[in-house]
Amino acid sequence: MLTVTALTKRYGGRTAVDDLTFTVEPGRVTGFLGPNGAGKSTTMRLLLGLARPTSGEALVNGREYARLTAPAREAGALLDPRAAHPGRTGRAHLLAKALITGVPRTRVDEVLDEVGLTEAAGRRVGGYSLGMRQRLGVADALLGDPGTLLFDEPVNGLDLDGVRWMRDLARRLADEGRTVFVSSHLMSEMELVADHLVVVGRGRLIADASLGEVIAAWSRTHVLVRSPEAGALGARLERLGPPVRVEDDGDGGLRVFGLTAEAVGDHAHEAGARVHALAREEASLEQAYLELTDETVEFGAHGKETGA
Ligand SMILES: Nc1ncnc2c1ncn2[C@@H]1O[C@H](COP(=O)(O)OP(=O)(O)OP(=O)(O)O)[C@@H](O)[C@H]1O
Repeated sequence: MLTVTALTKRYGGRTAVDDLTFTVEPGRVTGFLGPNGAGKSTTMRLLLGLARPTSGEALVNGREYARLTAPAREAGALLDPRAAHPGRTGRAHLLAKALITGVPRTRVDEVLDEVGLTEAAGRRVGGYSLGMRQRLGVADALLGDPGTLLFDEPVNGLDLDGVRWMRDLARRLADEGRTVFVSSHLMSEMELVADHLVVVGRGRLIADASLGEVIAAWSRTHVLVRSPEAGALGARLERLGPPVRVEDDGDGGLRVFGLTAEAVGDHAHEAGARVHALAREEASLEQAYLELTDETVEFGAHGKETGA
């Protein structure tokens, strides 16, 4: 279990994490979603005692990571796939970690097998592909058989098989009753793996809810209707109130949220509005997420353009 309370981290004048509060519960996969630079890695580093909070708390099982008596048995993490020394073999890396953390050597072969690296274990990490390094990072995280796992962007650079493997692993670990906290900047990825979502932008909390709740709240699926009497129709639909919502599409059409196409057609009929087009338009959750986090994106392709 992870508990983050009023957590803030500043680097000079830059606020990487801004008054974050949430908990990560056992028995489910919690996705930590936010655009690049939103503060996900920093939050994970604070939870693991790799950085100190400016204020607030980041606790593992109710205690600071550094104060845990057997930290490797309580929390394991995959933060940076390049963390293992390139000159060491995969097995040597894990044996050294086992020695330092007091984990029995027999665990090394178990976790190598679990991540599918048994055959490559005798090769130097420098010759590993990114996918193999990710697997080694996962083996490292699992070494102490911890109840809590933190994976920072675990599918970055993985091929399709690797992505699927990582999803299945996260699911299995959660089904075993562990706390699984997985970060990603991709809503599409989180949709496939997470039960619960903690969404951040510019270090601040945007949402902390089940995947279903986030989908319901963010859904941009709507009915598009075109009518020469759009004004009268729009006014009638707006009077219905929430959850019905009406937007002008800027092109003479109305986007109607919260009604079926049939219902919009019936309202048009009753309003005496001629209908020239009526269609249900599906919009992806990824699109909603990008729009929602648009103002909070620090870098990247989705920032608002300036100038002509
Ligand atoms: N050690 C540091 N010194 C200075 N600034 C930092 C440091 N670590 C992170 N930051 C800044 O804090 C902000 C949040 O970064 P962080 O890496 O936590 O975001 P993120 O959501 O994990 O994004 P990414 O996926 O790109 O790593 C960024 O503006 C980053 O530049």
